[in-house]
Amino acid sequence: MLKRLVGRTSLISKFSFSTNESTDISVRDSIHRLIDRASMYTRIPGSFIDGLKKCSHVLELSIPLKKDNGQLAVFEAYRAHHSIHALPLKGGIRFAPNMRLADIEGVAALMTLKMACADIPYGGAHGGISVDPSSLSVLEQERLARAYAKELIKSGFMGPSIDVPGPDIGTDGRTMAWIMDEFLKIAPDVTEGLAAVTGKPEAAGGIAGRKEAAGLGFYFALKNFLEDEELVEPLELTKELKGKKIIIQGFGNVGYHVSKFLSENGKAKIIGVLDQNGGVYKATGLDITALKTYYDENKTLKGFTEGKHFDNPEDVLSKTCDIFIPAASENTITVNNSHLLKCKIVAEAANLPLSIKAEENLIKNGVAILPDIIMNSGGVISSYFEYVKNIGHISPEKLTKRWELKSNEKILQFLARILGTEVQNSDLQVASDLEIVNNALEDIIQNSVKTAKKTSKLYSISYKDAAYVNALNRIYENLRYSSHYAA
Ligand SMILES: NC(=O)C1=CN([C@@H]2O[C@H](COP(=O)(O)OP(=O)(O)OC[C@H]3O[C@@H](n4cnc5c(N)ncnc54)[C@H](OP(=O)(O)O)[C@@H]3O)[C@@H](O)[C@H]2O)C=CC1
Ligand SMILES: O=C(O)CCC(=O)C(=O)O
Repeated sequence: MLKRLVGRTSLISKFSFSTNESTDISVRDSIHRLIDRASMYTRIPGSFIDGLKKCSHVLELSIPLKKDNGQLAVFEAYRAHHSIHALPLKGGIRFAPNMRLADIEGVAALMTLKMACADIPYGGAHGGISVDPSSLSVLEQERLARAYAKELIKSGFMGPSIDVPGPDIGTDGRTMAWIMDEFLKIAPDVTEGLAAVTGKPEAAGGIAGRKEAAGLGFYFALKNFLEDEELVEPLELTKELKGKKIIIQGFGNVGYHVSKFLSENGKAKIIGVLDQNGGVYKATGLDITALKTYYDENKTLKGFTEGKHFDNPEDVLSKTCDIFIPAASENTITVNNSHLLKCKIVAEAANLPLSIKAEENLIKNGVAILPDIIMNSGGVISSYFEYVKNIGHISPEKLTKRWELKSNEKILQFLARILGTEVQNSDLQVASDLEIVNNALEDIIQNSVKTAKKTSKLYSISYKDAAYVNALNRIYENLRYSSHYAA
């Protein structure tokens, strides 16, 4: 059921901001502040910057759902298309209570910036259903996801060349598979139908590594940032991840995979993990695999005996660590709790987890901030690879495997002839889909960090402002030649 469809063409922003932080900060307001701050280091015309603060289209829906007990429930749902400078649009679908349009529009804008920063040629979108998924049965969740997808498709808000959603808070590969199936039912003649959604399980056309990509990308980004002497020396930190004491807020898809890669690959110590109802702490480092098994079974951190549990999350939030990683949701760190953090770096795994005032306070206290639009970009980068795979109907490995094997065999035979040795078939290896995807992910992230460091040094600005400057410049370069925005 369509409630409201807003087409916005005006490039004039009526936006202004106050200096005091309200208790009701919207993500849209925060992103406007961040765009304004960064735009001072660009030559982009003000009218263009104002235009970038607007979403091009916003869809508001009321979706009726017949519950398993036969009763009717109605849910508010949304999809915001931020910038159509590059199509398709891309961004998460969320199932979370109390969704607000101002936040959704803000995250859609953030997605535009995130993809520009990673040089992914898409515009940003975001949306979802205002619902606590744990209050629904699996069948109810499926019916709701399908009904939402149907409305998006009917309204021209979804499709491989329009808007390609992916997973976010409260949704996962299964949700994405339902949504794709709904698309294929409604539009069976669209050849690229599999590319209507990303984040699907591999069996439903997804790509290897998507589920863990935000975590792996975060690990690559953190490793690369820590190599910067100008970051670590003033903080009296070493460059290695090994042994770094880390506290993580949120233990969902992103929080878990960040913890896993930092502890397994980086040998960092995850000393604290918190959710909404408390936290666990162990000074020598938590066993993340054991914690994940416990959390999946019990849906709570409480009762995990290999660490001390605190009923108040702030008791863990306020422990001393090297790096604090918010990986839960927007605005989880505000002026109300930022003073509790005792860390040297805040590395943002969630989207916009810091309110503007909280960020300012932390910076004043000498804390370095590593920006979400780089740190968590691994998820959407991997979605981009999945999209490309689906459009081409072939995985990267399948196309080149035989050719690579043969050329490697020839090189080995040549070397063996020179060295007078035998070629063993076991010496021959070619890259798997997972290796291709993960290496490409590392390359893109490495480049985002490198360019952020360069811009940060050039203007003596924070990494966050630098990442925004790079993103804004890329969007401007792209958009200035478009007929909509020619300046
Ligand atoms: N999924 C993806 O591919 C990507 C997600 N992101 C962003 O990362 C963040 C996390 O997303 P994701 O992991 O997918 O979401 P999930 O729904 O998988 O997990 C969110 C987790 O955060 C917990 N949580 C919620 N609020 C708080 C709080 N105030 N304090 C502590 N913990 C809390 C939740 O606990 P509970 O279940 O008890 O509420 C849950 O464990 C979001 O900002 C999202 O937009 C960014 C890039 C990619
Ligand atoms: O893969 C996608 O399209 C969504 C990723 C996402 O939710 C995010 O980057 O915040």
